Amino acid sequence: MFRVGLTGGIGSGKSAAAGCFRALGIPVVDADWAARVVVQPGQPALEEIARHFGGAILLENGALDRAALRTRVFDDPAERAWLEQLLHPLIREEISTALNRSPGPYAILESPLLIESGQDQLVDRICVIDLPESLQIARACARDSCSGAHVSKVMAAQLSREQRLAQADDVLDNAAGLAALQAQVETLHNRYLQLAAATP
Ligand SMILES: CC(C)(COP(=O)(O)OP(=O)(O)OC[C@H]1O[C@@H](n2cnc3c(N)ncnc32)[C@H](O)[C@@H]1O)[C@@H](O)C(=O)NCCC(=O)NCCS
Ligand SMILES: Nc1ncnc2c1ncn2[C@@H]1O[C@H](COP(=O)(O)OP(=O)(O)OP(=O)(O)O)[C@@H](O)[C@H]1O
Repeated sequence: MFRVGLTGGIGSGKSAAAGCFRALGIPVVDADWAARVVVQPGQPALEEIARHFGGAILLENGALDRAALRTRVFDDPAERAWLEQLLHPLIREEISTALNRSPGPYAILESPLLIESGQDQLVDRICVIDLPESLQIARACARDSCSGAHVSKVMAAQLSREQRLAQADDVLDNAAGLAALQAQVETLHNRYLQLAAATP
């Protein structure tokens, strides 16, 4: 089945673009969703995280304290590398299962780390959602009411705009409004329908 990886940095508009594809009837698998599934209470990965970071990384109800872990990993690249070596293979497995269950005509994999984590091997084509970094920071801060300094730390752990664009087969320009984004998605959707039909 034909698959498109939709990627972009934090706050770039992946969810917004994915929503446009969903509205056109296209199934979307979300890597951030998969990253939550693999650390649900009862999952072995959550126990390993608690062993590594200490019990204080869990909330009273036993769920992961995501805000606490966010601070630990984005302040310390070695801790982030540890977390990624644990979670990325599990996330990839979860994504792969979900993609295999997705009905056609084609499927979208929405992932902030599509290229960084090798998930691009699961797709036929890479669509990058692009905007100037200053706008990316402003939108991420407005959405999450967090500091620009925090968003910049997350961005430092992701590919640069130039590195990501260098891998793109298609680019969605998200500097303008949502109507402009939707129009670009519709154009790409028609192209993907053609490509999917031509893929055995
Ligand atoms: C550190 C965690 C617990 C913070 O959780 P929180 O709810 O605050 O953020 P959430 O998971 O919604 O991620 C928000 C955004 O942060 C960025 N981000 C998340 N993890 C990473 C990472 N390892 N490297 C770079 N950017 C990341 C992405 O742009 C993502 O969309 C969480 O991000 C996590 O478990 N990260 C490791 C797993 C991972 O790499 N996930 C990315 C999808 S493959
Ligand atoms: N074209 C646009 N015009 C104005 N606001 C936008 C546009 N696209 C997205 N936004 C807003 O910018 C913010 C970030 O967009 P979105 O949540 O889709 O990004 P994302 O790439 O999924 O982020 P993350 O990686 O953090 O999950 C949201 O509040 C969204 O509503």
